[in-house]
Amino acid sequence: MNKNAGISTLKGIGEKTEKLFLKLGVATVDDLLHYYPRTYEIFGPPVPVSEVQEGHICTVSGAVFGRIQVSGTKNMQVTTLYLKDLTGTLKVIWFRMPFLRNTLGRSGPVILRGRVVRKRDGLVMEHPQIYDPAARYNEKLHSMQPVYGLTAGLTNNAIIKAVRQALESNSIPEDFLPEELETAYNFPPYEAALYEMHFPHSKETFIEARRRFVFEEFLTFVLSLRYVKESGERMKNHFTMKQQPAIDTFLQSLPYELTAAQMRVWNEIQKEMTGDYVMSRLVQGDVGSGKTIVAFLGLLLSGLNGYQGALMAPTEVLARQHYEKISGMLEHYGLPLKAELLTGSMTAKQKREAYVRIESGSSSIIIGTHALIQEKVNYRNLALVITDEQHRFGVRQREQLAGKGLTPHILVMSATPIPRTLGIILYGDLDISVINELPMNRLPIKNCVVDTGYRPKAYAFIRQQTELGRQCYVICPMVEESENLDAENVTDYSQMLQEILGPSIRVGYLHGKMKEKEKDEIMTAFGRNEIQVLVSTTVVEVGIDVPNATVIMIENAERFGLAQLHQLRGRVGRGKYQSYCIFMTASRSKETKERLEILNHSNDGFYIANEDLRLRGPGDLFGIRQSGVLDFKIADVFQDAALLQEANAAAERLLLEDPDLSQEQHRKLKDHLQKKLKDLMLETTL
Ligand SMILES: Nc1ncnc2c1ncn2[C@@H]1O[C@H](COP(=O)(O)OP(=O)(O)OP(=O)(O)O)[C@@H](O)[C@H]1O
Repeated sequence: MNKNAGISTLKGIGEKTEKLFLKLGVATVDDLLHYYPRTYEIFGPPVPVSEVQEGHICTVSGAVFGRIQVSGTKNMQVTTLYLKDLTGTLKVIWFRMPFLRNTLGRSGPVILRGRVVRKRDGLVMEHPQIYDPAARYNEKLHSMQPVYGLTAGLTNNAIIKAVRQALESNSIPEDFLPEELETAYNFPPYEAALYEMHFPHSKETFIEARRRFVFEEFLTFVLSLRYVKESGERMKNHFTMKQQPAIDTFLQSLPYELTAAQMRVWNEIQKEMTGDYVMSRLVQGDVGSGKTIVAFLGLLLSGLNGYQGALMAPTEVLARQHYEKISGMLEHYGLPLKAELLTGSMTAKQKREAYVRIESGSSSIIIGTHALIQEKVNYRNLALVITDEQHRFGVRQREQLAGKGLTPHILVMSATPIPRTLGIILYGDLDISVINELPMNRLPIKNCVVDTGYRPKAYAFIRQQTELGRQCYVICPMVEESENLDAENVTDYSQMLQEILGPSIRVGYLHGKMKEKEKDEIMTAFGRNEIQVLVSTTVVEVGIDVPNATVIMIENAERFGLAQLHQLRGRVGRGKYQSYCIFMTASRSKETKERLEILNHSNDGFYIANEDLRLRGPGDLFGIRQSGVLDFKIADVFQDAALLQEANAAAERLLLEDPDLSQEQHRKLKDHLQKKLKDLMLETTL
């Protein structure tokens, strides 16, 4: 099979399904083979009926006891059976599946797998999957089943089928990893490793396979970085900029004083932008350390010198937030510059008008989402681009490949608390400035780790804070199965909370399935305190700044990575009020407690990231979501730190021996890298 064969070459994938796969970013068979599961459902062996636990998904095996009943209304028929094993009897129900009475009534022993809940009459297994114990190799009872990221209309089973077909085609495309590295690191062979990623035989074999692909991902990353760095050797600064007294006046009239760290970083930026070489700088600062004002000063400097500056935000909500703050400041302080907002939800006419103002140079600060800013805009004289760490490659591409204008200064903003040793590898192409201090007016956030029995108290506390005029966030966990369920979960939760808190407190909600415009409206209302309690999935994670919010309650805190929890917590404690973070967890495991205790005792992102690294063993391979730092597909810079260092060392050795990868044994690697670089640089995400 050709490496780049479209997935429609697989049996059973017609035009319609092909489009659905495209939505997931899967166009070719090779893409499909590397569309790794999001997680795995781990099937344990059947447990005795007497040992099933409330809230758990269990597998039980036994005989059908007595008659199978069908009751309920025509639209909601409930089928009930009792399953008996040597230890006891378990009630099992299915909804809207009356035909089971016939099929199961005739069968012998059955294996069922489903969630056990507590009902009035005791523990009940709800709507379980049914397995035939007679099947010799019961694939479904295989111990780790892949769970893929889905899109509406495409089921997990459909993806499993397609992947299986691709794997069994007997002509898997070749891999790019040089044999010398495969041997040196003792990685499993490519084809076997691919199989393990999708259908692991055991946790151990899976871990080995994953090691290979994490290494590959890091190796590609590190080598691309080298390339970018080399091709972007210190470029001359063609913009003539001077320091601007208006900026000093502005700083003096701000309601707060910049921290020493903000001042230091601003001076570094100012010096570089007015100096001899083009700036490529990363500003790293913990959540709430005040990066935005530093970015704004950069935009002021380019604007007041007669150039344009663009600020690219990862989401529309953030773009609008920045736009409103910046245009508010320009107006309030009488600064003679105009800001422009560019987002996908603007009408075609609004966008056209904005483009005209940008092209004519009448707007000098352009704020928007990445794709919009990158794709369609003709700048008059762009001198500064500010972006986030995920998109730092795309920026260079626009100016370099398209050859439009001169290479602008680049400022990359990051709140990821990467330990220094890793930072040097990951940001090798950038100079780093660190804002290592929080504004003076901050009181440390008070944390608590509690179990779900504490909920009523937490709600009472939320009520109390809103009565004091403050606002609160409640983070619902994501539902594993699909984004649709996430949405449902968030709306249900907010309804429930609205009922508990009563009509004097307005509860709003936010989730990934909402239209950008709706999200904007909710965030604007929350920003104005028209909504007091915001129930949300993790979409609030990056950059949202509502200093009046003082409580964040995180449900199922055990499901998140520490770095992500720290980001979430950073949504509060951004102003002068005492703030609180409530980590709610139903888990009683010792590891969970230990991990959450770290957050309980520290508000320092760098310390937390280091501890996260220390506590995560190689066994922690799934189940905890990291925040997708730097957008790796499966690698996790925290968890896989050791492999990142190894990949870095391997890259160094490789380049020493064969600097332009021209040797035959590196040909595939070079091809892969060239393709990857093109993707990285041409990438426009929205
Ligand atoms: N020196 C300062 N003194 C007091 N308040 C400040 C100072 N600098 C910034 N702030 C305020 O602190 C809040 C957080 O700042 P900002 O939004 O820039 O944080 P950030 O570093 O971007 O954090 P995150 O990574 O969470 O987005 C803002 O409301 C901002 O107005």
